[in-house]
Amino acid sequence: MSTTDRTARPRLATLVTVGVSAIVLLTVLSLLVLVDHFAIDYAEREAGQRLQQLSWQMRDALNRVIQKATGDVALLTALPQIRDAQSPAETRKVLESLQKTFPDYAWIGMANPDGTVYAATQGLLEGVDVSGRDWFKGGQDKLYAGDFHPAVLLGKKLPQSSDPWRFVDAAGPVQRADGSYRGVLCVHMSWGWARRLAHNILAPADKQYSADIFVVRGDGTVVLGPKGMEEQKIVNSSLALSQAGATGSLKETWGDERRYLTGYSLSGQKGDPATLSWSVLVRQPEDLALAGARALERQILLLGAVLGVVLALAAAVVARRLTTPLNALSKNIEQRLSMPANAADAAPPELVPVDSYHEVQVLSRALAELLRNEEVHLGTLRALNEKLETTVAERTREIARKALQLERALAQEQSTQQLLQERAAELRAILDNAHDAFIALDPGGVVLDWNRQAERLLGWSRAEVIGQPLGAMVLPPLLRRAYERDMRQLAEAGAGTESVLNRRIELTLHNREGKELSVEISLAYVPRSSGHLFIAFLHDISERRSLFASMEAMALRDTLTGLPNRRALMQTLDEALQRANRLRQSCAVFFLDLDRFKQVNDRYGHEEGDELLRQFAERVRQTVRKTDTVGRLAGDEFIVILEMLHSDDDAQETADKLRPVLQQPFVLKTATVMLGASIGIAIHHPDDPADIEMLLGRADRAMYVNKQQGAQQRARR
Ligand SMILES: Nc1nc2c(ncn2[C@@H]2O[C@H](COP(=O)(O)OP(=O)(O)OP(=O)(O)O)[C@@H](O)[C@H]2O)c(=O)[nH]1
Repeated sequence: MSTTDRTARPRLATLVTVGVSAIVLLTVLSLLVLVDHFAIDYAEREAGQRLQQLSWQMRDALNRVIQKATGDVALLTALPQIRDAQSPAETRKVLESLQKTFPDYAWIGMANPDGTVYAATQGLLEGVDVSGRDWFKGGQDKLYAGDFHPAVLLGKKLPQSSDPWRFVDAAGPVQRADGSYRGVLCVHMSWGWARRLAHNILAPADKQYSADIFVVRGDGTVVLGPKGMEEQKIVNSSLALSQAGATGSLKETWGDERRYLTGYSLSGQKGDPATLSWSVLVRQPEDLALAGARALERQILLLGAVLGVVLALAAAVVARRLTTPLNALSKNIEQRLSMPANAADAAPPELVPVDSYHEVQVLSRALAELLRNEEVHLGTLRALNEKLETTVAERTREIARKALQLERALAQEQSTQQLLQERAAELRAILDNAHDAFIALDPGGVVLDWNRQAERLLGWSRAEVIGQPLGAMVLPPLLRRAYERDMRQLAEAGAGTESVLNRRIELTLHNREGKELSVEISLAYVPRSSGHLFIAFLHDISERRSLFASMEAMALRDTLTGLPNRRALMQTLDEALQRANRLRQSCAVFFLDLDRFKQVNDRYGHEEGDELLRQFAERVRQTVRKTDTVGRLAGDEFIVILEMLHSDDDAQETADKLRPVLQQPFVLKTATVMLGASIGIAIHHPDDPADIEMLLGRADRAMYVNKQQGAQQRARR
């Protein structure tokens, strides 16, 4: 943290002073709010009640005066001097005596039923017609109170005064002793009494309250009020409320645009003509009514300001006392911090303890201890840092060396990778151009690779077979189970099994069209980290097989006659002997040798001899049963094998059937020749030893004997 930063922050002394001042300010403001809310509200209510009470006092006083006037009228009309008056003088006397009791009775008079004044105080208006006056009309039937009005007739007759004459009337009917109507008696009260009432009511508190009393007639005309407002009309809320019969107080603005608190009430009894309904309003300016509360508010504000200043000063002094030792402590620490870094080796000066109040002493000691510990830790940290830097330098060198190795290894890896890719491409080319079909399988027998030769051989394209199981596609159904079993065993045993791996196996497969193909398979196992492989090379051996079969057939055939040759005859004879023993039925062997065949060769040539041998073979084959075997043993020697003999005679019968057939002439190209053939018969019985040489030897010997006998017979002929 820079020095600028530190000085930019407010000081503790400032914070404490401002804090205390703010608390005092808040307290004063709160008090002002409370005063405004409660004290002024209270003062308002108090003033309202006071004004309301003044209004009531005035109302009651007015009621009492009107009541007294109507009471006096009732009293007069009951007097015999009035009821049965004999002369105006007598009546006048009674009236004047009443006038003396209440000076505000300005005029008292009695009118005849026709409205002419019969008698009156001081004889005023006697004989004058008052039948049109309200009091005369209202007072004919019952007691009547006449509202405030100016003097009409009496104004000029009464003595002049500073104020013009204003009256309130009280009137009532006068009845004779016999109950007949005599006239109306009326009292005119001058308005001065009302002014005195108001003055008396307000006088005790006038200085204190500066209140005004208003008596307002029903039409809104002020009949009693401050100078200048009398006989003026007013309109305000308190008037309306009082006219509605309500009583109370309120705050309102009057015609002079000032705010007043006003107490209001209504005099008289509604519907009673002997009373007068006047609104009695007592008003006081709001500022005067609330003057006390406002003064309290000002005092609190002043007191708060003084208290704030005093407390702020006190707080400043206390804060200064608190911060001085802290500043000293800070200065010590800053001095230590400002020591240059290279001076770390030299022992730094101890922190000077600050001798002040308890907390600062504790803080000072704690900081000194902290600094000592920091020195120790700094020393340890420096040592650790040096060690760490050494270690980091070593590690950096090590990392650089490893990075170099890694770079070389990566380069090597890249070149190996490239080599591998080239090798893979080469391999692909080799496989695609190989003469043999190449198939790679996973251990489950699913095709992983398939070269062009495999496409040509089996008919499926590479894309069609990748991912397909090979066995289901190319193996005949009978072989599939064996194939799947073998694949499982191979997958389990891997390279360890030698059953079919690395050997050539011949198999018959189906191509895509279902045609059988003979193939030679060489299967190899390739162990890999990512799933082992079986690779198979398939070579089409169909042609070789058919060639071999035809060669084998040729090896067993006599090329001249097409009959089985000696080798084939040996195999057939061996099988026949086995069958005879097994089926318990005899078989026979004929040994046939042409007689004098050599002479044909010698006379007609070797080719004619060959033709004769072919015709002879065909003639023998046609003569014996199809199930019998005819073969050429060598030269002009033929063998016939007869199986399933019922008896030895069956063989003799066949020989007898052959002899004449063979003696028939043979038509050759250049000549027709007649030859015979000597037949030697040897019979093999089921219990005889299965010795073909011995059996052939016996047949040969028998043939020889027969040939000799035939030669002798020909010589004798
Ligand atoms: N044309 C021809 N002659 C053959 C063939 N094989 C053997 N020969 C001849 O057949 C003759 C057989 O000899 P021999 O059995 O002594 O002659 P042979 O005249 O029948 O005598 P005998 O049996 O005693 O009557 C020989 O002259 C052979 O050269 C052959 O394939 N074709």
